[in-house]
Amino acid sequence: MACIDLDLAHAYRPKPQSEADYALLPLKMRFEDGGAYALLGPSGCGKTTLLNLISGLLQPSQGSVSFDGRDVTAQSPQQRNIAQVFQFPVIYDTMSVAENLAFPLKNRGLTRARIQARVGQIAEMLELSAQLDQRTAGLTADAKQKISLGRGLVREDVSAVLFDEPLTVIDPHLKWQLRRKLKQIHHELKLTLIYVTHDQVEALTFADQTVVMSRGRAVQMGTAHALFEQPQHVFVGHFIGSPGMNFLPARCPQPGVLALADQELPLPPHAPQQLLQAAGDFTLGVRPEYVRVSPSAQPEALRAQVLQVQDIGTYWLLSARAGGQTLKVRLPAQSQPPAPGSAVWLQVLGPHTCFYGRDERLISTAEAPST
Ligand SMILES: Nc1ncnc2c1ncn2[C@@H]1O[C@H](COP(=O)(O)OP(=O)(O)OP(=O)(O)O)[C@@H](O)[C@H]1O
Repeated sequence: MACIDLDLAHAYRPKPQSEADYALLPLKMRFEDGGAYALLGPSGCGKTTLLNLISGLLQPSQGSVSFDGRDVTAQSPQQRNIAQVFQFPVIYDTMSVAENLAFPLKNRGLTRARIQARVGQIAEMLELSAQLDQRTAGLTADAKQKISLGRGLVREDVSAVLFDEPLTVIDPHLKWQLRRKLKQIHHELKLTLIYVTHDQVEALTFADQTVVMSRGRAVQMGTAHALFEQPQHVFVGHFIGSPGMNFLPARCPQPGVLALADQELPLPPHAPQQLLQAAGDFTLGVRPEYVRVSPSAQPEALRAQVLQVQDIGTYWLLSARAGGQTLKVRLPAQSQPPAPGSAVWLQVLGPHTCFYGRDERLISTAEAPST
């Protein structure tokens, strides 16, 4: 296993001039030895480019890749000792399941006994033991992709195992099982795993640390909890969660007063310093889970009108309009939601509320280091 350090940028076109010319903007990032990571973001944000730079399938147009402090930028995936699992199965149809799993080990010259033991272990983990002697040709796409996963995980001496959307071809109900399985396998094998996906549930259930990417930029690396509770960038607030965070343009017209959605509220005591100093416009972010709804007037709440109430099964999703802004609110399934058209008061200020200036999170006075 290796600790992987990136200090690079990548443009597919020569002589990049503007940010738009880069597939990956300059980034510094460390993947710790034995960690489980996900690269998460929408299509075209640069996930595969980043994965290919780590593996050595691609050379960065600037900067370097280091494994355990050693510069490997010029090395191939073989030299870097990387295992990769792709979207679609990469297996030998003429071989049995066991032969496919054993293949990467035979290439490394391991003894027969050692190969048998490891193949048995991986097959058991992936619930392939009963099919070990079967030829792979007639197997389902699900089973073939499980073998691909097994081939990626079978070697103990790899620097890292990289997965590029490996569950795309997997049936939805099996996907859920395999995600949990991969997490368990990571726990048992302690390999460094890096997993590309555009699915937040997949990323957050698999990884200890998720890197959220947007337009060639790695905007935040963090645990599921950190990405949910303290999105460092508005994109993270918007992309993580279902639905994503509510954002409201806001400003402080005078000290201690917060103006948003055409209304004025008292500024909370732990608001960021920039707000206390009433410095410019900013954005308030609050997750639909943390907005409190009241049917009667509340002094520190926004007056709003209910637009729509949807029954999502496990919760009610309420849309409400306040001063030209639409907010989403999640209410417990067992609660009685207000009727569309009725007036409500929305409590948007609380310990989970975030503030943003130029899309970046402003640190609250409670978090700021004391000087
Ligand atoms: N070989 C290439 N040549 C030129 N541009 C490329 C090449 N590969 C990717 N790009 C561009 O680089 C940007 C990032 O692409 P990349 O495939 O890394 O994104 P992604 O997040 O993995 O997307 P997806 O989820 O759709 O695979 C995109 O704008 C893409 O068009």
